[in-house]
Amino acid sequence: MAHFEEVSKQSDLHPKPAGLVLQYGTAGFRTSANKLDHIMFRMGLLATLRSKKTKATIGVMVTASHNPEEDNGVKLIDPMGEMLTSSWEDYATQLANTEQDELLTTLKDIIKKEAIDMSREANVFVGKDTRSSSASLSQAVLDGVKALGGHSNDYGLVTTPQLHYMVCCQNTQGKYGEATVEGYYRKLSQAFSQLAKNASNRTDDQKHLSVDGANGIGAIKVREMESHLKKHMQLSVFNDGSRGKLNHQCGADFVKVQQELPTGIKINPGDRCCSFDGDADRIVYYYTDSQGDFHLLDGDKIATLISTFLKELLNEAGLDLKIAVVQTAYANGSSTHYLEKTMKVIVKCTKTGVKHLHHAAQEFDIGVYFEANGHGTVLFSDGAEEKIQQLANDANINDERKKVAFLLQNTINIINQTVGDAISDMLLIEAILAIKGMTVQQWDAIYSDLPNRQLKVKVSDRRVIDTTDAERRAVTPAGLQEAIDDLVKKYQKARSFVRPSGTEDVVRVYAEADTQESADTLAHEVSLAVYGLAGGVGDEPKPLH
Ligand SMILES: CC(=O)N[C@H]1[C@@H](OP(=O)(O)O)O[C@H](CO)[C@@H](O)[C@@H]1O
Ligand SMILES: [Mg+2]
Repeated sequence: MAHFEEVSKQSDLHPKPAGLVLQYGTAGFRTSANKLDHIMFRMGLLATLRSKKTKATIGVMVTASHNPEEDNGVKLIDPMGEMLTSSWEDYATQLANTEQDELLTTLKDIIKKEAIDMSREANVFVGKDTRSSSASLSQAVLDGVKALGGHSNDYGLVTTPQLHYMVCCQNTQGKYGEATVEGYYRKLSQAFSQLAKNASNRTDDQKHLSVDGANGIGAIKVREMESHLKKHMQLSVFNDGSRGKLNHQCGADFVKVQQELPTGIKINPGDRCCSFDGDADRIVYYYTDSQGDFHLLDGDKIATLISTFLKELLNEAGLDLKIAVVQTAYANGSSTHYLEKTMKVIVKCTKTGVKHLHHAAQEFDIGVYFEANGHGTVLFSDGAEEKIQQLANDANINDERKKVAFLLQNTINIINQTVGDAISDMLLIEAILAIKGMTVQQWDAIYSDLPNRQLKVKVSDRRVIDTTDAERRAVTPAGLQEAIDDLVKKYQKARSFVRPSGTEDVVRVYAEADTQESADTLAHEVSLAVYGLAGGVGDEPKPLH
């Protein structure tokens, strides 16, 4: 077929460096930008096949999220705006690693295995972040789509969640919204304005929020959105990309891991601030107190705020819907304790990686899922949305319940249910704080985090560590879990676990305990155990103090 000749011809313009092996991991492909041209072309091919197979529009986002500017990456988006199904991740890896002269064979294998009707139309939405390499890499994706005869729509600079949103809108024939960036702003800002009406007389100070845009796409997009929010919100955007480097000493990942303010932000004690990551699918909040101490409100605090709000609304509405919070092993022990014991909501723990949380959240009427690092959203089942809709349309209910139904409807509309979304999460959090008349300090005081520490250990092959129980226990290498158990016993309220990272060539160590010093010491001791038992390379881990 003519398309295969074209693929062959075009792929020579996007050659694979011989021997290079990459894997479609937790967040797609991610590595130095200069190794990715062939990957992008081939993901254009794969997205076209996936589109033919699903008879729907597929998304391809060029970004490396919170990684340094020099890196890049690519993630595929499935028809309902969710991440690429795991069975196709293997195809992505196969296509990425097949040598130049075998490309057509691999492609034809996939077509055969999936029984893809090549005469079908294909449609692919493409987006990119602000990295300097993203322009040529997204062109390579477009070249791949074109080579296989697919149609594409290049959305240019968008946040990752905006592209997920637009894919979902397109495939639901506009039921989820209009598949444009403007449509996204309109839907979210209308819902925000409606919710903000329920907040009593807020001062300009209360409406003010400082945003660290990580010098990335989120800064551009939040500025674009500002005019839609009119008088309801007052934003100061820092790290907007006009000077600093992407993710360098700023952004959600930096703030979460370092537990300190990003550079480039000017704030007063008590000011409410938030940081996005490099593709604006994560958000964390924070403030400093009058002593200058830094206070972080991470994904766990966000999940608690949102689930408290929703639970109260459900109670007031008299709706019997099952609400659950989904976390990972990185969730602070205090948050889990508070959610289970005080709020009495179901808490589920999954493996790291948003797709795991997303799937677990789909099993409830309302599933609130957040990774501690601030990536998360809320999912409403079709049944839950219908019940809320019915209540809102019920002519026989009193004004109070009607108002609550209306609040729930607008809460659904403000949320990007396809994926974690910094902008959408920010608007929801701002609306909740406004409606509840809550300051950031009051939100922070719902429960106190246990002091914690995250470290990385370099080993020669991180796959020697195998885990179980949602990554909370190590099965191999022999003796490691026993060593961790013995160390944990020495401290109060302590917990620690280790797992191989899915995005970096390191083993991650997490520890929490009653004091920062204990958490730091425990993390260091566990790092030494990993280094000793799992083939550590380079210098032995040094104590933090
Ligand atoms: C501890 C941590 O924050 N891990 C992150 C990180 O995964 P690792 O497998 O730990 O490298 O990147 C993932 C993708 O962005 C994100 O989902 C996850 O939460
Ligand atoms: Mg991200």
